[in-house]
Amino acid sequence: MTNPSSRTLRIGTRASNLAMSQTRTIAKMLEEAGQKVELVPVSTPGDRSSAPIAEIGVGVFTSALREALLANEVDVAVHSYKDLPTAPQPGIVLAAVSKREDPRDVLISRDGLTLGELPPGAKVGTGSPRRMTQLRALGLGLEIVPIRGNIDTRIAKVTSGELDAIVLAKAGLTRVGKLDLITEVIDPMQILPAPAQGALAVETRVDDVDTEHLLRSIVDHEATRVAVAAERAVLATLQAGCSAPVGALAEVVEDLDSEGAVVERLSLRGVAATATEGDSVQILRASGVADKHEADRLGRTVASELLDLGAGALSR
Ligand SMILES: NCc1[nH]cc(CCC(=O)O)c1CC(=O)O
Repeated sequence: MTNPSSRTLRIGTRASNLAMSQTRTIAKMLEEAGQKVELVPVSTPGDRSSAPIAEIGVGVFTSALREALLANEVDVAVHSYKDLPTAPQPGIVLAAVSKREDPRDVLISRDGLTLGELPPGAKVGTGSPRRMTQLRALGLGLEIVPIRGNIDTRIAKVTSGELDAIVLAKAGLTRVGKLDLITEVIDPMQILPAPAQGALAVETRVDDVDTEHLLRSIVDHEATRVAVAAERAVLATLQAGCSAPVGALAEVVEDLDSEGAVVERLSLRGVAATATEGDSVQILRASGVADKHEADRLGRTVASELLDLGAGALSR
């Protein structure tokens, strides 16, 4: 274990409930290991705009934190990993990936109904092309309503009766303490989560090797890092971003080797939609299993299969 440093680490954070909770999770891990930390608020264009993410572009929530890091205003940046663009950022290193929360999406609906119980025409809110396309492909006749805003804003649309239901990440609800509102945890067979959903990415400057080692030894969770690497390789190979209609979920599973001994392997499922508009949405699926050390290759293989099936030209 790397020794805590005598300097106080400055951790940049956005002000939303979700971001604060995520940052506090990491801050607490560091403090419990004897490291002094300080939270530094950073505001991002993503927080100030209510336009759809597809319009304001990927990286809206993460670029300001990265800029603060590069400007030496903070030493550590904590991001929802799924919001990070796949392209590496010069000058910045991914020091740690925290143990992921339950990666699945959930439904919050007005009368406690599950997806299958919602009547045709029920209004379901989500601004995510990944969720929109997979919901549409269930063929339930739901009316998908594009929405944005923080978790509380979205929940309010159900409580006010404006919408019948919304789909959110379970991890976000866990972090803001609202698990009791969930009416259904959605099976990944119906909606595959976003690559890296539920995991936090903790970044520092490339030249700050001490902080990098400290974060790796205190925060990093190997199994999550491996699973997320496979999922993110799908996204990177498809040249898609966090607002693309792409889902991926990797899990460590037990398998038997050629001698019949139990070995841990990585299983990966991927989904891509060919269109996000119009009535016909085509959903493409691929999956694979590989050695845990082959996470990146597994991701690329599953993505190639999706490309062979026709997943091209996805929005970035
Ligand atoms: N795109 C917004 C966002 N970024 C991270 C989370 C939740 C936490 C996570 O998935 O790690 C959410 C909210 C949601 O998708 O419901």
